[in-house]
Amino acid sequence: MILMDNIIREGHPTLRVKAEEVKFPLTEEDKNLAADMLEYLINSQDPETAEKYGLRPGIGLAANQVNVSKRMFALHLEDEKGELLSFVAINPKIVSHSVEKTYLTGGEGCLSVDRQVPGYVPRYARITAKFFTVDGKEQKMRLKGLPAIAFQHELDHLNGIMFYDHINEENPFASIPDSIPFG
Ligand SMILES: O=CN(O)C[C@@H](CC1CCCC1)C(=O)N1NCCC[C@H]1C(=O)Nc1ccccn1
Ligand code: NI
Repeated sequence: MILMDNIIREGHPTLRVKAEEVKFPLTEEDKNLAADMLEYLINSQDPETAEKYGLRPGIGLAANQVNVSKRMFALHLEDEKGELLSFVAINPKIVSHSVEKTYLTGGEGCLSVDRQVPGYVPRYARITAKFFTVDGKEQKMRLKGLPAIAFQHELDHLNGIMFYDHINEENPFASIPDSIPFG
């Protein structure tokens, strides 16, 4: 199982490397990694398990956060309708997006960042995402709200981008043009 010790922290070079496309069919190793990443999120959201293993709760996890520079990430969260979204995205892409932006009013955090970095992180409010599942099926998904924000946070990781790269340096809480706040 993935523990906090397996999650690399800012300063580790792998967080700034653009991850490589995953080849199909996935190796057993890649399949196990995908399952382990999703399992981390589920474990981290269970208070007992999180407490027992000292896990920081997460709704998303990218492979490069466990020092594997491959284009895959896991998401495990509920959307605003309370629908569970739980999957591993392989070779994910944003194929289109809204002009409107959104941002978490409380700012963002990251399991690879052991400090608070205040400020609004502009994200596209709505995206159309494409990715492959572990068994090679192509998925196309329209996302908005927290799922859209999380998808973009994870895709950034695969491109070596950290959430604070998007925060306005002069004024971290500057209003974001054409945006709808979330949360
Ligand atoms: O790359 C992946 N990571 O770094 C884990 C991050 C990913 C999320 C950050 C913003 C969007 C995706 C993560 O899940 N967190 N970051 C650290 C604090 C806890 C947790 C979190 O934000 N939880 C949350 C947020 C909103 C609603 C409910 N829960
Ligand atoms: Ni992160």
